[in-house]
Amino acid sequence: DQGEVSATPQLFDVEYLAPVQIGTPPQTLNLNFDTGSSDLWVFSSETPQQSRGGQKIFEIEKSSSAQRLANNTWAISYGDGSRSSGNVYLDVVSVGGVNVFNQAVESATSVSSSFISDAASSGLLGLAFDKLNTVKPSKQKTFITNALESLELGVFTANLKKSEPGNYNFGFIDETEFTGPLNYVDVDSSDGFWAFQATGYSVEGASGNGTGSPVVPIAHNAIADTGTTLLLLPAGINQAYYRQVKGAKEDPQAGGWTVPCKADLPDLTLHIGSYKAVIPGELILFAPIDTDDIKTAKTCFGGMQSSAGMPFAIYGDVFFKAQFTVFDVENGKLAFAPK
Ligand SMILES: O=C(CN1CCCCC1)Nc1ccc2c(c1)OCO2
Repeated sequence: DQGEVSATPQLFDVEYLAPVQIGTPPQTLNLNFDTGSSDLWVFSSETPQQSRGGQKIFEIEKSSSAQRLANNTWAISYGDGSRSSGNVYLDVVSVGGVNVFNQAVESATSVSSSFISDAASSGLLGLAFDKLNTVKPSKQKTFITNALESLELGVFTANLKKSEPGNYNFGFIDETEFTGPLNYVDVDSSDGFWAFQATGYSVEGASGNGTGSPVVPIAHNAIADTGTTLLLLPAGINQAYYRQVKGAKEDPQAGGWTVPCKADLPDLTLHIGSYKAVIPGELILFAPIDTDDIKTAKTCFGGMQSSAGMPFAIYGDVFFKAQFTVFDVENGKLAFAPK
């Protein structure tokens, strides 16, 4: 079995949503596929009206195959402080035609403000390791764990794009989505994340004139997290990079590094083992912060920010816009390639 779903960016690429069919007859909800967590949760008929902000909900009572997982609840909190919680059902879930029966579908009875105000997202589909699932007393499996035995290849891939739909594939690797060989790296899933070791970075001159800085070996532990918008890296990498951008500054008022919106940003090369992952400078130009009109905005938020204070660096959507990524569940590996 194999499947493909579109991954549609929301405003300023803050998140990517993909369609998921739940229940009988199928109800399609757009969910945030998150390789940084392991709960599949949805806004539902159990979500209080006051906690809804226009999201499409999963109408449990309209699914003839929904079964309550009695005496089980869930509660999750994310790195940005957002959180949700509720009850648990088992139902059929399909992604791009890949069907899982008896998938734990976690129904939200409580959601925090950032979820309420995100009208487009009906919830999350977690793609990290089962160890992170929050259902108690019986921890549940993720969609990918449950789908694994039916997949042609025990993998899923991420191919996100700047300001246009990309896709997630399940069960196959589409060679047309990347160039050159795949570069496999070891994964340490002991904490439940897609964690790997990055060995350093270098900053190419904006004009790509090969005046790249020597590789600076700031090795760091990192996770591959499609649920996080930006690239969160050690402070030293941020300083070395933004120091090359005229007008860049670390502005606590703005919440981090900002750059002039018309800056010509240098490429950032992240060294992962012997692999050089190039992040084009234009992907490090993120949302305008002084107006909503990027054409007139003067100051933009940087697409790379500091991971200071966090247990690891976070390779978020900015990274996946530059690099085709294979999440090899079968072998517990990641693979990267330019596209
Ligand atoms: O919280 C997330 C991602 N999260 C995914 C589910 C929806 C809400 C956002 N990322 C994140 C991870 C670490 C952080 C952070 C944010 O802010 C500070 O540290």
